[in-house]
Amino acid sequence: MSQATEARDSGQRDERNTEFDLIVIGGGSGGLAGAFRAAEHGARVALLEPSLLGGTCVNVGCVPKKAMWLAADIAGKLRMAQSLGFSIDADPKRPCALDWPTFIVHRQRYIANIHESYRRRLDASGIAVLPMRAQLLDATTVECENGARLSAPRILIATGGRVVKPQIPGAELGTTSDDFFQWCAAPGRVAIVGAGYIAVELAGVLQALGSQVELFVRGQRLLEAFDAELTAQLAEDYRQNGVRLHFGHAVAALEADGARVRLRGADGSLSEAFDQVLFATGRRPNSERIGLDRVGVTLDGRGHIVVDELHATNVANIHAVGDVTPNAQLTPVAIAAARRLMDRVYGGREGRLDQNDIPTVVFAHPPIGRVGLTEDEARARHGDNLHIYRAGFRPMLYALAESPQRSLFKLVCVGQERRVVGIHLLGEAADEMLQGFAVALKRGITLDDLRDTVAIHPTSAEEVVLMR
Ligand SMILES: Cc1cc2nc3c(=O)[nH]c(=O)nc-3n(C[C@H](O)[C@H](O)[C@H](O)COP(=O)(O)OP(=O)(O)OC[C@H]3O[C@@H](n4cnc5c(N)ncnc54)[C@H](O)[C@@H]3O)c2cc1C
Ligand SMILES: NC(=O)c1ccc[n+]([C@@H]2O[C@H](COP(=O)([O-])OP(=O)(O)OC[C@H]3O[C@@H](n4cnc5c(N)ncnc54)[C@H](O)[C@@H]3O)[C@@H](O)[C@H]2O)c1
Repeated sequence: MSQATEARDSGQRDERNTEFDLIVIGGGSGGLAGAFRAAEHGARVALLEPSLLGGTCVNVGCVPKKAMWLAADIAGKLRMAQSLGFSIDADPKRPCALDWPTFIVHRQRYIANIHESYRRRLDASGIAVLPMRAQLLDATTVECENGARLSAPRILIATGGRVVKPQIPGAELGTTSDDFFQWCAAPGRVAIVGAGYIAVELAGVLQALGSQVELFVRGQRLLEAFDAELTAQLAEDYRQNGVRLHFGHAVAALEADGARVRLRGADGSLSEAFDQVLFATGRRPNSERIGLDRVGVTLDGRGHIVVDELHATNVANIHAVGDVTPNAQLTPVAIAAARRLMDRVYGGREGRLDQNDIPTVVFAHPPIGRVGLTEDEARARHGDNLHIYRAGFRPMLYALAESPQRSLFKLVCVGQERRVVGIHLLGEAADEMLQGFAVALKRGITLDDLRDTVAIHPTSAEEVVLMR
């Protein structure tokens, strides 16, 4: 019986041992997934995490964000319910207002349960958890913050990334998504800088929960990585929901105005005053101060650890997964990469993560999702040999409530056989719909396969199989 099996069977963590089969640096989505999978295969694992288990996703990312999105969704549905004749007991001056502190207690209790469940699983797996930062001394030795040294023939780096503010004068007056998760009330007026996932998600949430939101976008559109037709419709939805959009607006500085903040544009313009300015301008990999230079691990120009398709770095037996690499910054990508890596290394299984056709959803209001190629990407790859199908419609609940919000679905098909190479969904329930269609796209379906599938009526999803 291996020591890992013994430790696992006795249900004890084995922190006194300093020799392991695998050292995992970082206890977020990728690190935890890698540690658990390696332990399942019988490896002796040490995991170093100086902060909260679960990393970005659980603590300042997907999970608290989705909780806030659900709150915003409920607020929107309550408003619709009122317009449909439901009477809702609420302060008539602030109908459907959310008491944030109450909601946050629920949100944080949910997160505490996740921590607890990780803790139990780590104990049961016999994984040694060290609550501290680590850095590499050489390719097989890690030094912990307290000076202790651990060694293992294999190391997984999963240190993720962190939010950064633009380097402009007054940037310290602005906040980030990390700060957003500390807020206990919706600010009156909020300016959000950026047009990516976080900007669009938090703009939708805050507007629905009572803030007046203005989005300052450097370029000319939202969500550059998503289909342009759908993002134009999403911009229209945001305008209808009351969000003010400023395209082509580069922010050059922030300036204090009493307790409020104004944005100075690159063209010299000065905005109105906001209670909060939130930067959602991207994240940077945590690749500094972990000894990578000492060991000779190669980084790319943006500081990401360069890995091959098997998640190996240029240094033998040092691997990296998740946001610290240049791969898509998504939790399921970090998890899938870590699991496949450990299955290969300790389970003797072949397999690598296919980075193509990764489905992704932005939890906007309404949500928008993509899998496969956008129309522009497909045109660049396949020329004019494309067939585009669209369905624009008002979902039943919105039509009943006479809400203007519409859905727009789009299929991108290639060649005579009309192979489906892109599925793009914007609208109510798009987030829950996309996963199943992503399986179909990955299996190489054609338009006829969709049309041969009997619809489920009345749903929004049926529009995907009824497209003409
Ligand atoms: C606001 C927001 C919303 C998001 N929403 C979604 C979503 O809805 N869906 C989705 O798929 N993705 C979402 N993401 C992205 C997702 O959170 C990340 O892709 C994912 O968390 C990456 O996992 P990771 O393991 O690479 O890094 P992380 O989860 O960031 O974990 C890295 C861990 O390493 C630790 N660490 C750093 N340095 C050291 C060191 N020297 N020693 C030891 N430990 C160290 C950190 O403390 C951290 O816990 C969101 C991100 C943000 C910011
Ligand atoms: N639903 C999800 O799956 C989800 C949600 C949130 C975040 N994430 C992940 O986290 C990553 C980080 O999210 P993000 O929104 O911070 O990054 P992002 O890369 O999606 O968007 C960054 C935005 O900031 C803009 N920008 C950059 N520098 C700027 C500047 N100086 N001034 C003005 N605008 C500037 C960019 O043009 C872009 O619109 C995402 O790429 C995504 O992979 C995923």
